[in-house]
Amino acid sequence: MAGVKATIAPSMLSSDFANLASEAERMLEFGADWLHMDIMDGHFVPNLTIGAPVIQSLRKHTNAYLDCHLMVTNPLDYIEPLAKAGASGFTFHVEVSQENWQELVQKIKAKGMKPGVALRPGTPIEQVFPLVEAEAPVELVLVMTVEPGFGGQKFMPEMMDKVRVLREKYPSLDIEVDGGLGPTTIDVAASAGANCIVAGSSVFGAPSPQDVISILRKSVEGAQCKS
Ligand SMILES: O=C(CO)[C@H](O)[C@H](O)COP(=O)(O)O
Ligand SMILES: [Fe+2]
Repeated sequence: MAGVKATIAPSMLSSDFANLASEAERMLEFGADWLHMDIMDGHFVPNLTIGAPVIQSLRKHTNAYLDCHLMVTNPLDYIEPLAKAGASGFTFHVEVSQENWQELVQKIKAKGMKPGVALRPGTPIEQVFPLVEAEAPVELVLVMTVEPGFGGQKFMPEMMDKVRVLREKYPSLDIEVDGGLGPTTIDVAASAGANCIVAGSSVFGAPSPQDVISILRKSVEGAQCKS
């Protein structure tokens, strides 16, 4: 697995949204690489969170990589506003992009953002293969390890089969895991081959978030040394 960087991305869904800028600053001081921003439309998932205006507000306070996870039915509508707002990564769901993923990837790249694709726990991993193997490919695959919509859910270890398959096929791909990651679940994800780790409640709910970030990073780096 040499060549893929361990990337720790606290999910700001678990932060105090009323103090988003200071929460972001705190996470970066604690060693976070990216800030994971969960954008939900109340339609693709039964929850409503933030959109481009909040990304734009946060961008005024930080240069950090903003890793946007689009849990929305119409991701195309979000490309222009999010690019203008200062998003860094744009990860859409494969379940809503069967017809237009090529257009999505091309537009995301044209706007200078990193294109990624996410999949729900019930979606077979084979559905993302064409997107990774395309002439203009996605550069990250986000494997959901809970049902999208809410933080604080239980990690689904059976999703690690998807991560193993991806890592075997694509040694240099960024493979992100999202949902229920923390000190007790990281080792299984890291040894399966995940290198981008999203963690919300385990980081924000810890007495020492920096210790959790450091445990996550060490696990990923340790797994890479063994592979
Ligand atoms: O995409 C998400 C939910 O749909 C979140 O990123 C995810 O759940 C992170 O929160 P936690 O680490 O608490 O599970
Ligand atoms: Fe997410």
